[in-house]
Amino acid sequence: MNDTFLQACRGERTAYTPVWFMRQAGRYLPQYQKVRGQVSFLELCKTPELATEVTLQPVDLFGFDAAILFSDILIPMEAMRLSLEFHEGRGPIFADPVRSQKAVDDLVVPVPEEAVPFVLETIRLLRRELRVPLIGFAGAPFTLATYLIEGGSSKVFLNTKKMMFREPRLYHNLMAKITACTSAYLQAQARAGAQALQLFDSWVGILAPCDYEEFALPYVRSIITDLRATTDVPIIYFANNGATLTRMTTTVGADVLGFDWRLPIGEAAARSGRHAVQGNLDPLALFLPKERLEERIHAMLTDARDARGYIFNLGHGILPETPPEQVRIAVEAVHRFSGKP
Ligand SMILES: Cc1c2[nH]c(c1CCC(=O)O)Cc1[nH]c(c(CCC(=O)O)c1C)Cc1[nH]c(c(CCC(=O)O)c1C)Cc1[nH]c(c(C)c1CCC(=O)O)C2
Repeated sequence: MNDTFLQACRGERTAYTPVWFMRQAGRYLPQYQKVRGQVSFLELCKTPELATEVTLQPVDLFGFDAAILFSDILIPMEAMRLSLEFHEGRGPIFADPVRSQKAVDDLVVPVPEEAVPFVLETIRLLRRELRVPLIGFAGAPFTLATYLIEGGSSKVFLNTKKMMFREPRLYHNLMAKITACTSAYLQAQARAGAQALQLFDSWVGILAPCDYEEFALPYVRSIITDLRATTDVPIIYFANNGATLTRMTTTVGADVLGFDWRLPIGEAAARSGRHAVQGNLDPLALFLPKERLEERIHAMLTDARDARGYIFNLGHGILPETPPEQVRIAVEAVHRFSGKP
């Protein structure tokens, strides 16, 4: 068992720098496309044998130091009795956006073992196969709320901010329900065998710091507090585009803070104090010529040398257009430059 990744999460010294990539399983891999050609994305998420297969693909191909469960942050939202569809090229769609108290009242806080048994079964199958740690995950409440309120992806988040500012009680009622669901969901993943848990807060970067503090942060903290009472697996909090929020993200109670590429990793580490840090290569930097990509990775490893613990990652999910060969070059460079035997 290679647990370098878990050591880094805990801020322990590691023999070399562990690396995994957000969205490491996915469309940039022909092997994924082949499986995905047979089933829809949601069917793939709900079939443990297939979800296991695509989770393992990037680990086997590139030697990543951690695996991340193949699923989606919106799976537990569908389990709250919302209709969810994924449309080619348009991403996720909730046909009935949640914008009224009636709609919030209709949301069910599911029991994970009953509502999403396939996720827990995938975790159990993966633990039998893997020689590196398995990361479970969930969306953080604000990010999930944007999908429910907007009915899908968004650019300006008009409906979300309108609800926050004009109907704060409705907004907070919705957030409380999403938080209860997410808390139970992550605890169930840990019970099933997930060895670390990442909260993806993909859209908090659109919030003013004062609004983050009032409308997002308390719910993240509450989930982490619940987790601390029931499990000791390391917790990673990724606040995408969150450089302006670090004064607050350092208080949510996570072990590891994930960073996008807008802040140099050394500065991120300095701001993160006792936390380990994870990140933060621009996913598009994977398009650099080999030599320049290697230089960039070398510079990041040097910049992060004073971090309490460092996990190399991208600053956001890998793009479907990425050549797999470039991923191989990057992982190999992280390992070689950081002294993997
Ligand atoms: C916001 C968000 C979502 N999903 C997720 C986030 C948070 C991280 C982030 O900010 O990127 C998280 C996620 N989604 C997926 C994973 C799997 C694990 C991994 O390899 O990282 C994880 C951790 C698979 C996926 N989730 C999705 C795919 C593509 C589905 C396909 O095969 O067509 C995959 C592999 C679909 C998805 N899911 C979501 C969107 C907006 C889309 C469509 C956009 C797109 O098509 O790339 C919501």
